[in-house]
Amino acid sequence: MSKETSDFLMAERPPSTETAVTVDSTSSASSGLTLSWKDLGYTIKDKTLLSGLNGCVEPGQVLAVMGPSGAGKSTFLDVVAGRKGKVGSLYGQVLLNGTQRAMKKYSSYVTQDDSLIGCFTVRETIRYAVELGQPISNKKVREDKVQELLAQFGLVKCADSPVGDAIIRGISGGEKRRLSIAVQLVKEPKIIFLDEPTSGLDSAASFKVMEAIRDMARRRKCTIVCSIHQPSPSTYALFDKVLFLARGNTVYYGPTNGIEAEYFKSVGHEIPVHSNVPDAVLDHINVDFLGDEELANTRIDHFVKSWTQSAGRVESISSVDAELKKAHTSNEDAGIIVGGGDYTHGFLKQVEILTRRNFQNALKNILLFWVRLAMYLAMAILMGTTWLRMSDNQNTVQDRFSAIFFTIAFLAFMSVAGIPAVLEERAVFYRERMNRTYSVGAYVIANTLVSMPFVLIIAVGFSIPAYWLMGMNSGASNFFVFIAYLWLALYVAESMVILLAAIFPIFVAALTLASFFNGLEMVTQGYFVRRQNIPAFWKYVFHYWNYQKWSWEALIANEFVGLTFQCNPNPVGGGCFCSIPSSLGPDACKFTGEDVIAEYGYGDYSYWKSAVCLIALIVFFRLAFYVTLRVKKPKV
Ligand SMILES: Nc1ncnc2c1ncn2[C@@H]1O[C@H](COP(=O)(O)OP(=O)(O)OP(=O)(O)O)[C@@H](O)[C@H]1O
Repeated sequence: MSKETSDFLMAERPPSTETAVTVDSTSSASSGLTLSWKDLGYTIKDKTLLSGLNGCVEPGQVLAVMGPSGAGKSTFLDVVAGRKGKVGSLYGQVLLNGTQRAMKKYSSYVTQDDSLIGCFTVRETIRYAVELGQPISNKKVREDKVQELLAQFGLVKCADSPVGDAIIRGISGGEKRRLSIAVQLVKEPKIIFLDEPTSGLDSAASFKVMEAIRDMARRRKCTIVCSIHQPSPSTYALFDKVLFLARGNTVYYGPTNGIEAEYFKSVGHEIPVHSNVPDAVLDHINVDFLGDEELANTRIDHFVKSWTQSAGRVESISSVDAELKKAHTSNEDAGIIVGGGDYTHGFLKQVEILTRRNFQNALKNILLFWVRLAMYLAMAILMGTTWLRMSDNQNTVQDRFSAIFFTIAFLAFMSVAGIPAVLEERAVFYRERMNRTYSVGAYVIANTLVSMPFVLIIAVGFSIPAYWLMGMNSGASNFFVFIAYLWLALYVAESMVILLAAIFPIFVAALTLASFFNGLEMVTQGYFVRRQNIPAFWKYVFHYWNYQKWSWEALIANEFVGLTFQCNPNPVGGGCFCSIPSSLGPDACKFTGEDVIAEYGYGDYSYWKSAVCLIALIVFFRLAFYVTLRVKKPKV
C-alpha cells in the first residue's frame, strides 16, 4: 500500500462536523431528483456514438458507467449532463423527475483534469471552494466543513502542503485527484456527474474516494452518475446500478447485486465464481484486441441484441415511463427546484471572495507578477546605468526619446511572462464556471481589481531606480506623472495579454500573438516613424488604437516640457549649432523641451486625451475578455 493511501486510510474525521452538515441540510438535502434517459441516441456526422439507451437513477443512488475504451462512456456523461452543445445530433430525452429541465442548473460535472491553483495549499483550496460553494456565514462552521472535506477525501496529512505548479513541488498526483474531486463536490448539487474520478488512484484510494461519494449520495439524496474503468470488487460494490456500454449500445443496465452475473450467464457468457464482475464483463465485451473484425461485430451484435430482447430492458423502459407519468400527476416539482445549482452567493459577495482569492494568488504566485518585478528591477539598473544621469546637452534629446520608448515597449512586452499563470487560472475558472460557482462578470471584475495594484507595484518598482539613475525630468510632479502613464500602459498590455490567453488558451499561441501585437504597437506608435509620416491606412488601423502611442505622447511631454537644452558650439564659423530650432532666439544657444516636442510634431499633446484613450483601451480589452469568457466554451 502506498504511503499516500495509508495516510488516507489513517486520516481522522474531524471532532465536530455536525453543525456544518446541519446548516446545509436545510437548504438542499430536503429532496432529490430522479435522472432518467429515454431512447437516448447521439450521432456526429453520420457516426452513431450512442443508441437506444434507457434507464434512471434515483436520489441517493450511484450509477457506474462502464465499458471498454471508446464504448461511449464520456459521450454518455456529456450528453446526459447537457455538455455536448451543438456539436452533434441528440435523440430521445433526458429527464429530471420526468420532465425536461436545464440540467446545468441542477448538476455539477467533475472533470478528469486537476485544474487547481498551484500556489495554494490544500486547505486554502478547499476553504475557497467552501466559501464560494456553501452559504455558510459563520467562520467556525465553515472551518468545520473544510476539516470535514479534508477528512472525507483523505487530505488531512497534506492539508498545509502546496498543490504545486511548474515552480513549487506539491502534493502527489493521487492527492491532487482527490482534492480536485473534493472541491468540485463542495456545492453538493442534486445531480453529480463524475468522469473517471478514480483515474490515477490505487485501489484502496479509489475505494475511499468512491465511498465518500456514495456516502454523500445517501446523506444528501444526490443522484450520481460516474464513469469508471475496472473498479476493484469492493469499489464496484459501492455502486447501486451499472450501465455496461459497448460501441454506444447498452449491453447491461441494472443493479449491481449479482443480477448482472445471472444475466450474462443467461446470454451465454458466464462470469466465473469469485472473479471480479466488472473485469469479467469487460473481458467479454472488449473486442478491440480480437484481431478478427467479423468475430468482434458478431459478439457485440449478440450482446446488443440479447439486451434488446431482455426483461431488464423492458423493466428499464417501464421505470422511465413511470417517471414520465409521475411528472404529469405530481405537483412536487416546484419545491424540488429550491436548492438547485444556482449561484450560492449574490454578485457582490462573489466579487468579494474572488478578489480575495485572486489577491492571495497574485501575492503567492511567483510567475504572475514577482518574476516580472525582479526582471524590471534588473532592467531599471541596467537602463539607469546605461543612460546614466543624462545632462542638459542637446545630444541627450534622442537618448531621452529612446529611453522612454524602450521603457514602455520592453515593460509592456514582458506582460507575456504572466501567460502561464493566466492559463492556470483560466482552467480553474472554466471548471468553476461550468458548475455555476460564480458569474463571468464577478470573475472579470475581481481579476480587473486585483491586477491594478500589482501592475502599479511593478511600475513603481521599475521607476524608482530607473528614473533617478537616468536623470530624467526632475520637476516636482514629473516622477508621479511618469509612474501614472507607465502604469496605464502596462495595465493595457496586461489586459491585452489576458484577452489573448482567453481566446487562444495555448501557451505558445498566446505568447506568439501577444509578441506579434506588441511588435505591431511598437512599429506604429510614432517613435520609429514620426506620426506625420505614418501612412493613413496604418494610422487609422493601428496608430490611433495604439496604447504605446498614447503613453508615449504623455511621457515625452512629461519629460521635455520644462527642460532647457544647451546647443553645441558651431564647428564652422563660431557661435552655436542647435539641432532643434530654438524659440529663445538665435543668440540664446539653447532651446526648450517645448521646442523639441513641436519639432517632432507632438505640440498638440494632451495628458487628458492620452489618459482617456488608455482607460478606454483598458475598458475595451476587459469587456472583450468578458465577452470571450461568456462565448467561448472549453472543448468537450
Ligand atoms: N467528435 C467526435 N467525432 C467523431 N467521433 C467521436 C467524437 N467524439 C468521440 N468520438 C468517438 O466516439 C466513441 C466514444 O468515445 P468516448 O470518448 O465517449 O469513449 P469512452 O468510452 O469514454 O472512451 P475512453 O474510456 O477511452 O475515454 C469513440 O469511438 C470516439 O472515437
